[in-house]
Amino acid sequence: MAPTPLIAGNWKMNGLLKELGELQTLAEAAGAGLNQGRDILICPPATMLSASFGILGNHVAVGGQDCHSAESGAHTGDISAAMLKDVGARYVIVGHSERRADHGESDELVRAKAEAAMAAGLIAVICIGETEAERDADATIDVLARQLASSLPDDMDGNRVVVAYEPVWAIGTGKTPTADDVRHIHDFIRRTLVERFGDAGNGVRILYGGSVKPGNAAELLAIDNVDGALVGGASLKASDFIAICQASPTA
Ligand SMILES: O=C(CO)COP(=O)(O)O
Repeated sequence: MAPTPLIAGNWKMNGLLKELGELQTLAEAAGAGLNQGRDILICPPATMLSASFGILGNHVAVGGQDCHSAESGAHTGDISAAMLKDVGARYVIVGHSERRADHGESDELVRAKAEAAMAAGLIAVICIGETEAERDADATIDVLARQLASSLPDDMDGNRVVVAYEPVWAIGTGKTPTADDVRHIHDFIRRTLVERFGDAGNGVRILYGGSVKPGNAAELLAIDNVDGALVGGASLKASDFIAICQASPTA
C-alpha cells in the first residue's frame, strides 16, 4: 500500500508574526477536509513555531527547518530536536541543500541530525539532491547514492524518516526536471531504500521538491514513488499551498 502523501511547506527565512493569517487560512481549509487522506506540514522559521502550532493545532503538523545533533549544551544560536518537540513540532527538515551550502553541512552531520531528531521523537525529513554542475556531469545518480548511503541513519523506521529529493538547480528557479527524470530518480531512491532497509524502505515517503507550484503539482504528484512535495516559495501564500495540497492524491 502506498504511504499517505505528505505535502510540506518550508518557509525558509521568511515570515513575521503578521503573516500568521496565512496559517489561519490553511488551518480552516484543513479543518474543512483538506487534510483527509493526506498529511500537511508547515515548517516556519523557529521564531514562529510556537504561534504556528497554536493556530494549526491537530489539522496541520508543524516542523523545524533544522536541528543540532546534540541534545543540549554550549551551541549558541542552535536549536535541539527536543526543543522543537517541546513547542509542538512533529517533524524537522535536515540536510537541506541551503544548509549544506551555507553552513558546510556534510552527509555525516546530516545523519547525526536525523538520528537526534528520531531520538527526540520527531520525524526527520532528510534532503538530498544534485547541483547543476553535478547534473551536467551526469553524476546525479552517483551523488544521490552517496547522500543516501551517508545521510540516512542505519536504524530505520519507515514512519520516522522522510526522504526529500530536491535537485538544487530546481530550487527557486522555476525549473523542474521532466516527469520521466523524476520517475527514474524516485524509482532509484525507492530501490536503494529497499535494498538497504528491506520492507521498511517501502514505507518511507519520498517527496519531490524544487519549484513545485499550483500549475505543476498535479503532474509531479501523480508520478510513481512521489509520495508528496516539499514546497518553498509557493508555501508562503495559503491559496497557492492549498491548491498544491488539493492537487495531491489521497491515501
Ligand atoms: O527548497 C525547497 C523546499 O525545501 C524548494 O523551494 P522552491 O519551492 O521555492 O523552489
